[in-house]
Amino acid sequence: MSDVREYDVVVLGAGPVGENAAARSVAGGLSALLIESERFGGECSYWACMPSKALLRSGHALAAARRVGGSREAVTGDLDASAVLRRRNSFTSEWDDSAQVSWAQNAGVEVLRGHGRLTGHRQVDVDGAEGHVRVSARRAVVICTGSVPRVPPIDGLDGVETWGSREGTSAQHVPRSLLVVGAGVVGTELAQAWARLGSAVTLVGRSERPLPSTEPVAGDLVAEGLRADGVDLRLSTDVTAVSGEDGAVRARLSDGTEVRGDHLLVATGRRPGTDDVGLETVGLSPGDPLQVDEHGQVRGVDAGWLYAAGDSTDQPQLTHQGKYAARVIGDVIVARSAGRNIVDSPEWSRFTATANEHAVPQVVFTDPAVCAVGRTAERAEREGYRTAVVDLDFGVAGSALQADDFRGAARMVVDEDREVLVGVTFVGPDLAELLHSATIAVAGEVPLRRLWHAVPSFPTASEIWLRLLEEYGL
Ligand SMILES: Cc1cc2nc3c(=O)[nH]c(=O)nc-3n(C[C@H](O)[C@H](O)[C@H](O)COP(=O)(O)OP(=O)(O)OC[C@H]3O[C@@H](n4cnc5c(N)ncnc54)[C@H](O)[C@@H]3O)c2cc1C
Ligand SMILES: NC(=O)c1ccc[n+]([C@@H]2O[C@H](COP(=O)([O-])OP(=O)(O)OC[C@H]3O[C@@H](n4cnc5c(N)ncnc54)[C@H](O)[C@@H]3O)[C@@H](O)[C@H]2O)c1
Repeated sequence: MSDVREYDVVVLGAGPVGENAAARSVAGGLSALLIESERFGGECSYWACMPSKALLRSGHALAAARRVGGSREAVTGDLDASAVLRRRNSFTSEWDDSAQVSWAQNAGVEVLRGHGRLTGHRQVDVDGAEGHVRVSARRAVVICTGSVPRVPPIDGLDGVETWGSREGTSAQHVPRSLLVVGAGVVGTELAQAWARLGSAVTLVGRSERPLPSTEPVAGDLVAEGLRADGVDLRLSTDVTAVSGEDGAVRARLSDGTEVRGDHLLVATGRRPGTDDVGLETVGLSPGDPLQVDEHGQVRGVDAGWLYAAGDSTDQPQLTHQGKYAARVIGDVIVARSAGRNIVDSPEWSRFTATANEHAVPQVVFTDPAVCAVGRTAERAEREGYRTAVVDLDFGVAGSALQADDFRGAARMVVDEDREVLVGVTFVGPDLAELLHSATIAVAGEVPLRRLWHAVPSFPTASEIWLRLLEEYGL
């Protein structure tokens, strides 16, 4: 058909993950089309990572100054909320994606605005700015359509206006009070951000402590940090019903109490954005996460042409891990186009996303920050590793200099059979940049006896490495 546009690679969704899949394919000499239905840059740039971190950063900087004698005395005021919101707005480029479009074009990627749907093997239809466009992929289609908030089945939720993470990251005023449901990553980060900006925040979590998928000490210290900021933390309880009341929202909890807020922020997880991308035309079920193999190929379709990465898949919902998987996919498509067989590529080859299994790092940007990579002790044990767990309070010369009364914790999980690390967690203020040392140790499977020779500089927070290894017995 003459009006079908042909490219080597067609990518659906121009979030951080889709951008990487397209750019990596082009860098390998292929042509690529990147299709986006909303904003180039995706959720991360406008309603997730960037604005949430911008909302948190000023409060953390102020808290850091207050933790150090000498600078503490110089801090006489509170956060300037409107300046924080203005700074946040600049980090989202005022929700204008033109710079992101230019970036893609400068990288040699063709762009198309519209909603894309698979219509069969290597075929995509796009409805958008240019009307109805039919596209065909010579080599591969890559689905990077991200995720959407999960709406919990709470009585009355349909009848009240709610905030999701979009409203929670882009609001242009500080709500007088905010009720947050869900004490996972979004819930804890945004509860603290808005509390530090002056809102009276109530956070409801069904688990015993916030951040239930992290090491228990992390949840305990974050709970302490949130309470110190005035957050009313309601744990081990569920919201059973909500109703509107004078422009605010009232919620009934399963422990029999009631809470209210001017706004209700629902932060109970995200599900893959695969409802309307034509999965049924290739024999897959709409709405399900795309199951991918280690090369990023979608399972359940003929091998070799359909790939997926990022939040739309069964892989970690993190920008950096999605981008990593997308780079692997780009390399796989390029190699296959050149006739290379990548199927037998071993773990840790450039054609396998092995880190998504063994070495996923994440910083939860609360104060204290939770910085973790790899497996928790509980997961390592569940998966059959013979483990040794080393726990320490975070007290070293470097951290004492960083903040008076520095409070934090460290845990390392050792695979005793190989004497390598399979998980590390650091909890404490301003520790985010320390995490990459642990990520290198876990991804590199560095033997502990060799790690011993990586001597931390004195006096830095990195000295915790020495203490952990000593405690292990080295
Ligand atoms: C509040 C919040 C804070 C977060 N903070 C962090 C953080 O600090 N660090 C971190 O690593 N992760 C963070 N995350 C997670 C991170 O945002 C996601 O993991 C990341 O955005 C996933 O990237 P993606 O490209 O897969 O999806 P997205 O960023 O969601 O992009 C998908 C894109 O696809 C488009 N699209 C969807 N369907 C179609 C279609 N049919 N046709 C064309 N286009 C389509 C969408 O419009 C969207 O632009 C946060 C998430 C939230 C909600
Ligand atoms: N800094 C970061 O890396 C960062 C920041 C924000 C989000 N993210 C990612 O985005 C994704 C989505 O984050 P999220 O916080 O929405 O999901 P999440 O899965 O981290 O947390 C959701 C929480 O809501 C709870 N929950 C579910 N239903 C509930 C209900 N009915 N009532 C009360 N609680 C309920 C769950 O127990 C869970 O603790 C995550 O994968 C997260 O890793 C990452």
